[in-house]
Amino acid sequence: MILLIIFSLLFLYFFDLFYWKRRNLPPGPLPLPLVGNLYLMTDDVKPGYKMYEKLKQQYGPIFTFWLAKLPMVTVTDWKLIKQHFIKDGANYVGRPEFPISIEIRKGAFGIIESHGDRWIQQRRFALHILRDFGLGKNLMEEKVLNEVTAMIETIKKSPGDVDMQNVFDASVGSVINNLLFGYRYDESNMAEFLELKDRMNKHFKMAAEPIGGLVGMYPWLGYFPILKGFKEVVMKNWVGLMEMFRKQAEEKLATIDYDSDEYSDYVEAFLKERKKHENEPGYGGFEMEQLDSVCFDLWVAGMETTSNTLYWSLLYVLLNPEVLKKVYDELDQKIGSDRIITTSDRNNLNYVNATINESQRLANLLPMNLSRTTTADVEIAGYRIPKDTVITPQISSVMYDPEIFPEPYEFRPERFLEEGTGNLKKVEELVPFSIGKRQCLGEGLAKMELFLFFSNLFNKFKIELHPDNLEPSIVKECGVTMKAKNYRVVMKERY
Ligand code: HEM
Repeated sequence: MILLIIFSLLFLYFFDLFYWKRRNLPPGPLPLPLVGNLYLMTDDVKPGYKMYEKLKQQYGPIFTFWLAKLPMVTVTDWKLIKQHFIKDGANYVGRPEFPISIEIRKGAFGIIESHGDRWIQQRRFALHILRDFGLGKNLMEEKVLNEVTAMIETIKKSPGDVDMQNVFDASVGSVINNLLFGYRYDESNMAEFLELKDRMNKHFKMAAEPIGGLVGMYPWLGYFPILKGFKEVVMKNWVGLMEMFRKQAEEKLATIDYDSDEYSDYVEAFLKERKKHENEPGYGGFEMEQLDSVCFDLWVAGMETTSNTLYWSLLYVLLNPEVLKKVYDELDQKIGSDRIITTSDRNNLNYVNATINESQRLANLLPMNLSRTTTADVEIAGYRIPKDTVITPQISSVMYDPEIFPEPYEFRPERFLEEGTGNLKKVEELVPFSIGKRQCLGEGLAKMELFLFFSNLFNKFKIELHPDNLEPSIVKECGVTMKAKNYRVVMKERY
């Protein structure tokens, strides 16, 4: 009798594992109990591009990857992504809730991980504020150019041996901090910046590990001895970041002038909006918890992504002397002096723009894009996918697709130039900011920063690799976004 019960239970267990829970999903590798497909993320396929390439070859352009107990439908083919996530975008705007995020954020707060009405309200508000900074007052460009000038001065102090990762980090960090809290980083508060950066780096590194995925899905694993330490580090860094942001917001709250509608930074704008909703339940969506999470989202998403892209772009150009020469030739012809380059020069510098585009493509910063959930029943490539299924448009597979970008691992800015005219070509498959309604909210700011930092850096300085590292590595260091390994450069003023 006991044997019969055991066999029946085993039968039911394997029936569920092999068939029942996968029956309506696109095919994919066998999910193991507890870990799902995380066992596939071995060192040889990290940071993830190769794993998706293998799975695409094995199962086709749409397959299911199990993040622990969570099935994630993964779409790797550009035509499918365009047809569904862009043309039918309203059905792909949800986000999955990860238990650890909910625990730390105290709910589905913020923008990156919020969904439904909160996401609509908060994304709209953020875009409105960022647009206001960018358009009316042109505050955005002014703030970025201040940092460009500061970057140039920093380099001039010790041009013989520069680690540009640190310089870019502090510059880009200052831009986002200034937009959020109204102040930049200099010698007087560099310790604060370094603490934020250190917490963010540790957080990103751990979040990208398979074990991070596991603890993210099952926070209770943190009660077990080995994983306890891991969860504590994740909590310490993430919560620590949010606490630092809350402190800033509370300082602002103490001095805010509600009599004026003017605001000069994001937090001030948020707090003034909060005041307008003070008699509504939960401040009409403008709770302090929401502010903590938005600060976290904008600071973290706005900092590392842009800074790492700049560091990659410098590396790729230095490793390709013919590109370096063309960048300098264009700057000499079109600018021809050491004046500061502004966004009004953008349409004149086709080669520079093409080089930035190619850097974004090759850096391919997010091997695993953020996941969405379907907000209605949909059908993709013959698969009927129910509402609330987790689904990911895998942009990294598109940008390394050899059918679209032949020899995808080669650095060729010419891909983005029209033959003959040399004009900048619009290539719709260049999607580093993703696509559809949840496309990156900071795209405008990021593009402005990439252009202004890159063009002014090369215009001001003749840049070479430091003699101690003439062959720097292009191997990517894994995190949520890909980092280049450290290399140093030598700068000489060109004028
Ligand atoms: C080179 C720089 C950047 C890259 C490559 C990048 C890339 C991305 C990607 C791939 C997504 C995921 C979109 C999706 O769900 O499919 C995203 C989302 C997001 N990014 Fe960026 N990003 C960059 C800079 C920025 C900046 C500067 C900010 C802030 C000012 C920012 C804020 C956000 C936010 C808030 C989201 C979530 C949007 C939503 O869920 O509605 N990003 N970004």
